[in-house]
Amino acid sequence: MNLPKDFLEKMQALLKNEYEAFVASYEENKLQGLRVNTLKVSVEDFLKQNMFQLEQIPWVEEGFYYPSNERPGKHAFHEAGLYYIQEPSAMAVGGTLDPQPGERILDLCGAPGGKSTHVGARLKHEGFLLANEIHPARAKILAQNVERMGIRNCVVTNETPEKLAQRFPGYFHRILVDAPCSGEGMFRKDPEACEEWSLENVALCASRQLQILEEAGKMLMPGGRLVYSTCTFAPEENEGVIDLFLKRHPEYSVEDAVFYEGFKSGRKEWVGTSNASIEKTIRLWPHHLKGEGHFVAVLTKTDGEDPGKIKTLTKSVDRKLLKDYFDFGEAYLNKTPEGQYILFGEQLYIIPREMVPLENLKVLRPGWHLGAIKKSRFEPSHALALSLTREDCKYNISLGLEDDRLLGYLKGEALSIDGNKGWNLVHVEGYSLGWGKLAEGVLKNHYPKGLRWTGI
Ligand SMILES: C[S@@+](CC[C@H](N)C(=O)[O-])C[C@H]1O[C@@H](n2cnc3c(N)ncnc32)[C@H](O)[C@@H]1O
Repeated sequence: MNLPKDFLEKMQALLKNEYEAFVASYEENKLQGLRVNTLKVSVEDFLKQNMFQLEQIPWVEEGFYYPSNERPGKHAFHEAGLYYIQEPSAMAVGGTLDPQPGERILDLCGAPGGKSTHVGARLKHEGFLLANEIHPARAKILAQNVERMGIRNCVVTNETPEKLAQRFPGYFHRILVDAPCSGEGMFRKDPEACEEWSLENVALCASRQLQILEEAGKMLMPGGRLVYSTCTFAPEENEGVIDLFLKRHPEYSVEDAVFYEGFKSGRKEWVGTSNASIEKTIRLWPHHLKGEGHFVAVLTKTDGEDPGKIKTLTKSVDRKLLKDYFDFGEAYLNKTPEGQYILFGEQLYIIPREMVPLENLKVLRPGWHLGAIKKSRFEPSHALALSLTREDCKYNISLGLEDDRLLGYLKGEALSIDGNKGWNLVHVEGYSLGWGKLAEGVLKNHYPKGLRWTGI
């Protein structure tokens, strides 16, 4: 690899006798990982499928390495949201945040959604996840991944940290700041990050990270946990940001984190601080473990004002307006999803409990998307299909992995199938993939156009 000269000189000065091993790691192949989505399948049942040649990632029970000749991204199980393809070191972050079902969690820099979907799975549909992304196009991808993984209690926004901090003071139990960074830890995986790298950009990233962390800090409740992570080695963006933040905020301290084999301590001497707690932060190095470069700091807010009761959304849509939805539920579902309903235009959602009013925020998804109330009919959404199981639906069409009709379904073709007239949930090996509407032996395909497999 053609690594920037300034970068190499800097790493040599920092790493000293470790430098040779560090540089040699760039000659090795990047490592590929997938994380099983435990909202849909247990790790045990997933492994029974014997799909890929998998090897356990030591620091995350749902995480596995797969060999570079496998293509899990182009597989029906991927479309069914059974797993998320995620870089192995990045999986350490969700585990360190350790979200508990029922809590309110913010993922401030969320796209494309590796960590948000990890958090969503750990929440088991209980509590509230706010997944945010500042860039509009990336926020759309985040929303798609949240839906593919079948997460029900997630709101996706496209906001600045400042705007969210005004709306959610002291609101969250846990916050993740997976900050935009200079990406030094991803050079092996993403050569573009290598081309864009410069010392000036490292400095720019560090000042932006501190600003983002400032805003995040305002949204944590006293006693809460904030995890800050990057995928860079630069001390200015890692220990440096944490040290400056702690100096400004005595109400925060660094918490002890679990150090798995190969995890190394943050280096206080690299940023010239005497704060020994910096050594409780974690560095993941490609020459010490099987993964790319990452930094993780776990902070806790030991003090601070209790913001008191925050005004939450209480009103729900008049049920009379939802007649077509309830009729759909009666006809096709064994149990109609109930909750606090809201309508965004014709789109119907169930919002997570304890959600605050979202007026004047850019919201892509205010909760669990159920479908659209059209003129005298209800059309179920793809998100609903992916969050239901065959036990939830009256009419199901099960396709095996070897069934030719599976590819046809993913390509968006109509299928010849005998069965019950009306909305059918289509599955692969029992895992929901999408909707189809059956009439006279022909299944009209409702797999979303933008997701259809083309060119195969
Ligand atoms: C490292 S990526 C997040 C990866 C994501 N957490 C995941 O696991 O898939 C950082 C994100 O921060 C976003 N970002 C860039 N500038 C930002 C800012 N000023 N405030 C908040 N987020 C920003 C980027 O668009 C990017 O999507």
